[in-house]
Amino acid sequence: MVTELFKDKKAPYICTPLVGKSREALIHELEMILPKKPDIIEWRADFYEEIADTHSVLLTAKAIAEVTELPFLFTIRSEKEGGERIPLTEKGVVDLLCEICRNSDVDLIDFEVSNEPEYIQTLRKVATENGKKLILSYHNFEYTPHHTEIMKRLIMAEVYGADFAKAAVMPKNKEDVLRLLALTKEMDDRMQIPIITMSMGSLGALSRVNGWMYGSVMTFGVGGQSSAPGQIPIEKLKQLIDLSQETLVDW
Ligand SMILES: O=C1C[C@@](O)(C(=O)O)C[C@@H](O)[C@@H]1O
Repeated sequence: MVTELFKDKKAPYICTPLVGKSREALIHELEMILPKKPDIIEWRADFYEEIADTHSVLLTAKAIAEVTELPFLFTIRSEKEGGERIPLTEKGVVDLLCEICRNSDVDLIDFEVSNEPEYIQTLRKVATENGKKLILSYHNFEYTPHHTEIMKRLIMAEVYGADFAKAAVMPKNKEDVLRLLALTKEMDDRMQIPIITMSMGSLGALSRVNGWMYGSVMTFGVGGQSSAPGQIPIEKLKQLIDLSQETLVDW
């Protein structure tokens, strides 16, 4: 399933966020980023100034899909998990995500696993009916919770039928980063779906480079502007990953 979306590319897939506020800014950002060769584009639509105008959002999604055939991830990150403040209720977000599933060329959508179970079930159904993949995610911009807490979120994502389970947490020290990596390996061994994990901030940047060694299939790199602390520019991220994959053959 992962390879079907990413053709025969090897994990980790480098995802780069688009955070422009307008259609023009987003297209400009995208054109600047494409030569850097990311594997997937994430539109962080919570930055979009016309987020409350469904027609405008659909037109912009169309404009993005016309510029690139790369896998296209659509995310409205909730404010409570580190996103921008937007004039939509949780129900409004779900309605918009349903519209995106039905009427756009987006390939994947992201929704927080802490949202209402009923909304998650709706999105799972609508995404499936329209051939879209669902990422169920968990973010903690304050600290790295106890591993049982992070595991619980990843398992919940799988139970809800996600195609990918994702967790992004903030470390306070190096031990937190190492804990996240060990947990990634453990969960990758236990779970049936691919997982995506990252430790944020400057300390956590290590996990963006070597998370793949522990089973994380995606890493977020900066193309234009970062969407979370600790993201590394795509070019450097690619070099570091390529070099380690070439040399550390048993990982
Ligand atoms: O969830 C994630 C991961 C992320 O928070 C990061 O830490 O790279 C960046 C977000 O844009 C994305 O939606």
